[in-house]
Amino acid sequence: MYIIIVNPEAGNGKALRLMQTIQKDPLFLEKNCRSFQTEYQGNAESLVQSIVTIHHDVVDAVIVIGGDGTLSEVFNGLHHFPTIPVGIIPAGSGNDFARGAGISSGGLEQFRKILNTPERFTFYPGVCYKYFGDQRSRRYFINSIGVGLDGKVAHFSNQQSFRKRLKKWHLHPFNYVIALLRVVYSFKPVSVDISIDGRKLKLKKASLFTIANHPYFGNGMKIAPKANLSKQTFSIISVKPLPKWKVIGLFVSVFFGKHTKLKGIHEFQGKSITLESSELLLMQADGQNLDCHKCTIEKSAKPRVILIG
Ligand SMILES: Nc1ncnc2c1ncn2[C@@H]1O[C@H](COP(=O)(O)OP(=O)(O)OP(=O)(O)O)[C@@H](O)[C@H]1O
Repeated sequence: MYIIIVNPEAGNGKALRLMQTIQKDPLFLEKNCRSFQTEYQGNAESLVQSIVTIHHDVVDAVIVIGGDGTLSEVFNGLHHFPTIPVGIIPAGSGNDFARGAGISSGGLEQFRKILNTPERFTFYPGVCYKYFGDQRSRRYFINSIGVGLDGKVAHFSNQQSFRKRLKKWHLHPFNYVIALLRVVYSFKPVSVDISIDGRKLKLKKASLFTIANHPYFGNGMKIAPKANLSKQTFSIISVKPLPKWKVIGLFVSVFFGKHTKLKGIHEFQGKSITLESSELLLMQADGQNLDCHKCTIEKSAKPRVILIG
């Protein structure tokens, strides 16, 4: 049985339209596909978790039609069943994970290939442990985690009113860039102690600190050029405090992949990163809001399998 999770809002309705096409395909019935639409933010995670808890013995794969947010929720929902493969049919507005995995959007054709002749690809997602006293919570991420300006941009761009306005003007693919221009002038670098694989970083304040599974974020910006999904390490980008105009220059240079040559910007490789701060760190994990005073970010010990059509 194939479980198909669709976010009807993804890509401004593109995912829903694709689902309707797929449901009419003979393979849908032949291969025993069941489709489910998400109803609210976070629903993909709970939906997948409850379906596979009951049906894991007969589930061949979970197929996601949507964007990075939905995909990230599905990987979190499969925490107890990491061996169930995930088929990806990108239909969001950004699709950075698909880009990082080398998946080009193919719609119905891709659905058919995922069912008939899929290519299997193994990767290790990131996992962020957030500490509260003696307790800790866990969140998997497939794209990146960002602190500093990246976190502030995400917290701004995730506001319902902002998202609605962009959708109305068909500007949602530029969500990240527009939010960046909106928040950059009021942004102040964050104070944070960072260690990578047990070694303390000299940097005490950062404009941006991003931990990436693959190169892309914000709809195709190549923030971490050396990141590679098949590696068991992250690429880590640190940006020291810079004047505002240089920060904007940095994002322009990201489009040309030249930013890591600029002064004050470094790219490291690492497996385990700890962030600690007396101030509440505003962060993003796969574009979703996160905040903490202390967290550890590691590569998951459990590999996940994706099916590429
Ligand atoms: N029915 C729904 N109504 C509103 N939001 C939803 C619904 N279902 C899911 N969501 C939320 O919509 C958000 C965006 O979804 P998703 O990432 O799939 O699409 P996207 O934003 O178009 O694509 P991308 O993230 O690749 O740019 C996610 O946080 C998800 O939880």
